[in-house]
Amino acid sequence: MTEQERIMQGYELAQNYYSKWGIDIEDVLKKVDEVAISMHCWQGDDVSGFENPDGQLTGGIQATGNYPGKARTAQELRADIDKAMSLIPGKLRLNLHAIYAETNGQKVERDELKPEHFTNWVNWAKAKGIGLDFNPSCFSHPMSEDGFTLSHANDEIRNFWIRHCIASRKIAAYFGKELGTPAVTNYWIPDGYKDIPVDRKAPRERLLDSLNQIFEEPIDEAYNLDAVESKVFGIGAEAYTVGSNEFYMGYATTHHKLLCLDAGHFHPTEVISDKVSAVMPFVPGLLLHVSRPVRWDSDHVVILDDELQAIAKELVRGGYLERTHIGLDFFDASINRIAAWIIGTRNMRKALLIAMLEPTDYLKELELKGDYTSRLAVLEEMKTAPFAAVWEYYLMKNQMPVGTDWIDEVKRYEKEVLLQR
Ligand SMILES: C[C@H](O)[C@H](O)[C@@H](O)C(=O)CO
Ligand SMILES: [Mn+2]
Repeated sequence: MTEQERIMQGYELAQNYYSKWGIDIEDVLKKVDEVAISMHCWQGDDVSGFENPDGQLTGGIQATGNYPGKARTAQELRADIDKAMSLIPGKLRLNLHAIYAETNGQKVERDELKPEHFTNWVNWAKAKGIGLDFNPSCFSHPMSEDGFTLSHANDEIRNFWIRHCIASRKIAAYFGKELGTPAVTNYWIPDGYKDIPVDRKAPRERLLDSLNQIFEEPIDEAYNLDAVESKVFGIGAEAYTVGSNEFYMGYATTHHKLLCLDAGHFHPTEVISDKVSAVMPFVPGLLLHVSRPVRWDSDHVVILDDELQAIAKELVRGGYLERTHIGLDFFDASINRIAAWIIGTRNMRKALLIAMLEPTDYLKELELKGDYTSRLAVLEEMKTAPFAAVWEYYLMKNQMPVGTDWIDEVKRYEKEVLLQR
């Protein structure tokens, strides 16, 4: 039996299995393929960027490991992203940070960044037919050295970061206009105190004022959508984070912004899957930073764990996909970076597929009837349903390597390209 015949046989058995639960797999495959996943550029170079690639990564985040071959230039990074994307099925976008500007060797301050510094990225995205998302970079810079940016007490420093965010928003609008799909611009700042502060109020008031200044100019939502990202703590800011969950939830609900939920930005027993339906009635939509915290916001590569599946199920069960922008946020420097993208991004889509292969209406009926016994039995049954056969068929249909067949191609690229750097 050929590999193709084996996959087809598995798929036919799976079709038979799922049809008994009233699920039309072909319909599911169309839907899952259309969900855009925004792949983050910063997995490719450990969040170094091109402004000061040898400088220290600050802002209380860390990419640990020294696997060889990281991208050092925009050309290398785009080539690596091309390689990763060629091995990942479904609709993709790319999420850029401001530190990935191309300035032709000229020093351009972050508050002076312009669309022209991103034309290569836009041309590249156009050629690929994908959208771009964006982030001001409020870290790894002398002006963020003491851990404060948009909430800084010194107006000169705070205004610098406000100008940087305004410049970033304009760059994002340019992406949206050029590419015909709105860019999601996400605002995350590291601001906080290592030790217990006396004044928790003033930095938050300053952050509120900064955000209001940044968003003062209306931008067509066809070009740009703003999102705000909270965090519980960062390294060196363990006691107090200015942009906490309550702060940004309040801001997003009252100022009509997307709320960004990063899976690693809450207390270890809190999960963002439970937050989706809690915040959706109050915000225009969500940006997700799908990540994997291991004891802290470690940004490990996303695996197909319970929480990833729970996130996907919440989006599908609640009908929230249209109002949710799925972004990834992990950076592991201890393994092949292209493999990290492939594993994490494939897992996100696989989790969406599993979620769509669930008899949700039937489960909801059981729940409403109070038949919790059957609800549990069906949920357990679904854990061993033949979704792997559907996934294999989906990959084959999209001319993608099935299973771990992509590893050979990544190893070849590592040998011929990454290890030559
Ligand atoms: C580099 C990212 O923007 C950053 O990881 C941010 O989104 C974050 O999650 C910080 O912990
Ligand atoms: Mn994040």
